[in-house]
Amino acid sequence: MIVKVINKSGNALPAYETLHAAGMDLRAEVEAPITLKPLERTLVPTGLFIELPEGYEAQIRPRSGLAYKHGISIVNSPGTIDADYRGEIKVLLVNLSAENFVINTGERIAQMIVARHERVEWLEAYELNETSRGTGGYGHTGIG
Ligand SMILES: O=c1ccn([C@H]2C[C@H](O)[C@@H](COP(=O)(O)OP(=O)(O)OP(=O)(O)O)O2)c(=O)[nH]1
Ligand SMILES: [Mg+2]
Repeated sequence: MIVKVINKSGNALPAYETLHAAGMDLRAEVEAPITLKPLERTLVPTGLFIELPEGYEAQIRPRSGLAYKHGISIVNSPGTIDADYRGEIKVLLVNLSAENFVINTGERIAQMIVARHERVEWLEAYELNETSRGTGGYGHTGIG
């Protein structure tokens, strides 16, 4: 699919790093390096503005390498970019490690997955159909 994008960053457009990658890596667009202390969070600009078609969303997800090696994750993971959003895409990083983490401009800090989604109309009811699960949840099937 083709998606309109305005790139105000000094970086190349996000790209799929491998042939069948689901996500495109997003790069930080910051004037000066940001130091993220342990348990600190910060909103990292990307310099990107997009126009998704109706019925699509973009999800902003962590990169597993940064998560594993440096404890870097996303507070609101997966972040949601709505099709009608015209602002700058930003990434809400958090440092879950015990050490400072430095974010430099141009670094790949997260990945973006574009996905279709349904739009629901409610059918208000008094009862729902029966299932074997019923109201069971939160581990009611046990472990192992
Ligand atoms: O990681 C994110 C999450 C959101 N957004 C932008 C796009 C999204 O369409 C908008 C609103 O996001 P969301 O609905 O998650 O936030 P909210 O707290 O519900 O704000 P709003 O009341 O503006 O919807 O902010 C980002 O740039 N990055
Ligand atoms: Mg919202």
